[in-house]
Amino acid sequence: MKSLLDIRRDLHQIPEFGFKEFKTQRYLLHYINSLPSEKIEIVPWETGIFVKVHGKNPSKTIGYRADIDGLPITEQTGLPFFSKHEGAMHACGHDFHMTIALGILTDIVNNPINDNVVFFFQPAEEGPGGAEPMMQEKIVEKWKPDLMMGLHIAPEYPVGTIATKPGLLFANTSELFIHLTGKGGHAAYPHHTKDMVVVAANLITQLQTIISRNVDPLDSAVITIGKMTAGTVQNIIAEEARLEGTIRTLSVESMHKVKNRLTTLLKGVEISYDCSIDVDYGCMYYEVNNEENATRQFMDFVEAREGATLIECKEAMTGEDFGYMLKDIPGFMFWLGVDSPFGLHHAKLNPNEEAIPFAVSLLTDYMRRV
Ligand SMILES: CC(=O)N[C@@H](CCC[C@H](N)C(=O)O)C(=O)O
Repeated sequence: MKSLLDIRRDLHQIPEFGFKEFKTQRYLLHYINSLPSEKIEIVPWETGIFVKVHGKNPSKTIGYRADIDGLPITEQTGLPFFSKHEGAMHACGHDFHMTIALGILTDIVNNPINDNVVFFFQPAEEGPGGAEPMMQEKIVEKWKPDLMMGLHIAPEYPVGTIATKPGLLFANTSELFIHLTGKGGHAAYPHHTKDMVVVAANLITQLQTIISRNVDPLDSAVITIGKMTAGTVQNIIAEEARLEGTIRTLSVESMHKVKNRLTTLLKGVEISYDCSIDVDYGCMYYEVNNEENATRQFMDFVEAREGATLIECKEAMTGEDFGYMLKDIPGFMFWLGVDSPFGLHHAKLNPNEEAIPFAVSLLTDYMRRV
């Protein structure tokens, strides 16, 4: 049987995008099918998998979620087990998330615990979102967990650290795609054109005024434009431009306010620059809201554990479709320290693998105790 280290390195080499995690699903199924089968039920779903491990004497069912997709980033870690899929990388730690889930699964199959555990190997966390449709599957009603748990790696904390808080942990998110169209033309005749490069540049600056002048400074929101494309060559004034980004807010109400203001700004830009603008909000994630009692119970467990450091952290503007699971089932998410100088979504992210056995042992002990 493969070690967890080998598994992590295998998975690291085959990152795949949302709902295209075919090799990843095959790898996970192959491993899970190699475990003693009498205690396990396996139900593949799209490119993900539900796995139920029956407990010895169950009084409840614990749900454990691991996301499985990678990101469109060209890896620059220089690691010997770097991504073999060009332009794709596990730069958000989902290779760790899957490996830890397999570690817990193996442990509780070999040393059964009292309660049932249902694993959600979930596709497409980075987009378009696998958690919400996964929760709508009939099997979730049949195997419905009483408690839901999930983790995310945190490069900024040392190995051995768990950081979380009751209540809001992660933001509401919405993708943002803006397409601008207006008359282009010869670079030497700007007065005959509308120039979508100039309009897009102006719009980006206006978008930031929503954050600085429309959102209450004691609330908080983020608008990030991560990608901008426009034009064809250097001496043609662009007829089209496209902005791709994301909006983050601490409440659903703030998300509505930001979008309302955005709509007004876009109308203004259309009129003042004589162009047309289409906006598409892509996928939206509901906030991650940790249930008070379950989170406090977990935090007390971590605090009392030798070798573990608990941090009660602030909420973050990251998004997670795990929020949809916590909307239906009480539970919590937490950060797991992996100590990397490069952060999430960075081409040089290199999490410390010592966090894997630490997490597996902590979580199987917790599942035995909770
Ligand atoms: C933990 C994490 O990094 N999650 C992603 C979720 C992305 C949601 C969606 N594609 C968006 O950009 O709004 C994040 O970027 O926070």
